[in-house]
Amino acid sequence: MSTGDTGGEPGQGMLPADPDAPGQQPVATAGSEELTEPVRPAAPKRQRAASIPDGMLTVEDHLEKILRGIGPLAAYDQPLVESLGLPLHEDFVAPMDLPLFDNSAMDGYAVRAEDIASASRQRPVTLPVVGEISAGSAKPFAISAGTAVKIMTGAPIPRGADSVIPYEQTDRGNARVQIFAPTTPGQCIRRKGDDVRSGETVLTEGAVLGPREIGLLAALGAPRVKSRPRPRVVVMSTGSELREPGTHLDYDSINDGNSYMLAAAVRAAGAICYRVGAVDDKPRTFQRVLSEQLVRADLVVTSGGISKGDHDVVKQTLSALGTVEFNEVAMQPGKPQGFGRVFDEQTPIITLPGNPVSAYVSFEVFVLPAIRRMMGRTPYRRPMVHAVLAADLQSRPGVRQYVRAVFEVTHRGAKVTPLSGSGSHLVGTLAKANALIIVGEDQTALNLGDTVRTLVLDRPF
Ligand SMILES: Nc1nc2c(c(=O)[nH]1)N[C@H]1C(S)=C(S)[C@@H](COP(=O)(O)OP(=O)(O)OC[C@H]3O[C@@H](n4cnc5c(N)ncnc54)[C@H](O)[C@@H]3O)O[C@H]1N2
Ligand code: MOO
Repeated sequence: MSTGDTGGEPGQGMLPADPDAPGQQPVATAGSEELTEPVRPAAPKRQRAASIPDGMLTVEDHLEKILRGIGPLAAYDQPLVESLGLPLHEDFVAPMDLPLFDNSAMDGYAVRAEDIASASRQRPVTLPVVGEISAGSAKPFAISAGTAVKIMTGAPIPRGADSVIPYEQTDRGNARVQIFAPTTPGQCIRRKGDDVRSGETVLTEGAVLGPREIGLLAALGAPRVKSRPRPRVVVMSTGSELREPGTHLDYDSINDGNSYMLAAAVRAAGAICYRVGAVDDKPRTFQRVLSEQLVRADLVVTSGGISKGDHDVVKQTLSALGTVEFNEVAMQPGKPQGFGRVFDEQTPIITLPGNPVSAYVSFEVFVLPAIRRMMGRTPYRRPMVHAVLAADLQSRPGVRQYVRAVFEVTHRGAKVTPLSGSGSHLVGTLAKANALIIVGEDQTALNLGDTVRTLVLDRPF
């Protein structure tokens, strides 16, 4: 069984998230430069799976709305280490050779190979040592025929020398050195430009900067590099029942797990998170806290308060603005969703359901792609992996199920085992899962042994 990535979730071919899609159009973020990211023009209305309940959006509909509404952030020069995990915004052309100059690969003596051609243990060649060159304290140096210069690893090769003989093949003499072996021109010399040539494109636009790339950029003298910044994501949870973990709980209150879970998920996605403690269900409080947070937000993510309850503060408050739309999405968990822009800043906001598993799955499906798009990272969506199902599964028709599961690779290939319990409150089960099995809208059962589509969580992509 293959563990091969098979692209994003079902229907991805129709999504704007496809970076290779033809006909891509610029997308602008409010207040930022015009951006030329790979988003398709509005796709012609596609056929809905027959089973999607009327009035509901498909997962693709909602994701597309979000991705069209949130553009990439403007790129600017970032300090090198800050750019870890960010994609390079433009090709990087080496401004210098690496190595920058011919230098020694060993501690030893720079010599002319022809002067020691006859050297052996029995009949060493003795040369006068006319100086010493160490890395970082070398003066321009030249040697004449029949002489040697002490040289340390990394130090520039003196003019006239064509090879380095390591200490181990000498008596390590100071004024004079006995050399026990011959060498050939070029031995133990690291040549200028034999690693990187000045003018060479060493990293191309879109390359994600990891430790090795950052090391190379520093070696090439770049203290900063142009990339899109990490999005600043404000995470707010709402609910008068919520308490800060570690504080007193009344008989009807619970710990605010979601803001921590979402904050961690934001960070794991490579963004900066500002976690706001839980806000109660009063519209005025919610509106005030939200507006105070916008100064540091490229994106706001809320949890809770968007369903049909009497105190669904997020929905009540933001519906009134008219710029945030609330919908039901044909998925489980994660049915209630909202997206739009808020206040004068027109800051994008994604409102997630409060049930913890629903909030988590919704983050995976909608917020993670949005964050990646803001950072300029592709693909936006987590690639799926095929795995063999280890137990039967039932599912409701008309909704896409995301089933918590354990994914493992055994000697027989990739296997995924669904965890029991589908309640959206089951955080214990959620923490046991490392994968989500996707059961399509038209599927009502999957059987043991079937090959199923799986999102393997936490894997870098
Ligand atoms: N009459 C209906 N009721 C509900 C429907 C529906 O269609 N009709 N949908 C259900 C579904 S599905 C979901 S999901 C939830 C979503 O509700 P909200 O987004 O309004 O979330 P809340 O009501 O605020 O909270 C739901 C649940 O989650 C707990 N919660 C909320 N925030 C946190 C947090 N930060 N940390 C931990 N737990 C949290 C909260 O206490 C509730 O138990 O609505 C269903 N209802
Ligand atoms: O659809 Mo809700 O998101 O199950 O719990």
